[in-house]
Amino acid sequence: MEAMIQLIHVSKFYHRRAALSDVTLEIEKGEFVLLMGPSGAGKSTLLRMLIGAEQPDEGQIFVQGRNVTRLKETDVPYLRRKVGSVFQDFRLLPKKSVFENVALPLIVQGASAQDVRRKVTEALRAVGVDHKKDQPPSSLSAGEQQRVCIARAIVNGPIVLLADEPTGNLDPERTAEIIELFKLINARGTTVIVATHDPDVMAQVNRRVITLVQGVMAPELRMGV
Ligand SMILES: Nc1ncnc2c1ncn2[C@@H]1O[C@H](COP(=O)(O)OP(=O)(O)OP(=O)(O)O)[C@@H](O)[C@H]1O
Repeated sequence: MEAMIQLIHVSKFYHRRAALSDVTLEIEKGEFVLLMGPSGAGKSTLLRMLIGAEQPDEGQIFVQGRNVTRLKETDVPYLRRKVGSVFQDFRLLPKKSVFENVALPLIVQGASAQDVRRKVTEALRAVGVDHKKDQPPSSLSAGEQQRVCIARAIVNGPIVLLADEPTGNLDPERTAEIIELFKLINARGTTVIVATHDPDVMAQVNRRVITLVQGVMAPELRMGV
């Protein structure tokens, strides 16, 4: 099996307090992993390291075999193309249309207008909101806005998709739909890591669970795949 993500003895301190303490883990290509644990356990810190938004104080991080532990600022865009991310609070630009929001990562990279049109249309179709492409995000429901965020995260064809409490603002029905969407994206080959406190998400995903408690990894629970 090929390791997609490797953390080797990773620690991160804020004001001398460990947010992550000596975490060693490996996630294989194509896995769907849940990152669980109470508030403050270090889940977001771990995910932020995987997109180069934070750097560990100790240890090493590899994504698809490449050492990303201390990336230069100029190398961060490379990592962001490989690792898409979705957050609880959407982070959509209110003055841009749905289409423009999803197009942004491609435009930043200098993609051609034709490529932008094709890839954005494909991503919006994959998440089922292409019929809302000309509307502002505020006119969409919370579940639809999260779909737009997922489209933005997959528009570059990432090898890994990270989601930090992606269903925190959604009701149980919408939560189930978003989890189904992650499963579909995973079935197409993308490695998916979802941080959540929600036991309903755990029941629905029924895959490998990595639990953090106060920055320390608990012994792993493997559920039926
Ligand atoms: N930028 C920061 N500055 C100082 N302390 C921080 C910072 N980011 C995180 N922490 C601390 O690190 C610890 C882990 O936080 P983190 O956000 O990773 O936890 P979490 O498991 O994602 O929690 P939640 O589920 O509430 O989002 C917490 O004690 C938090 O207060």
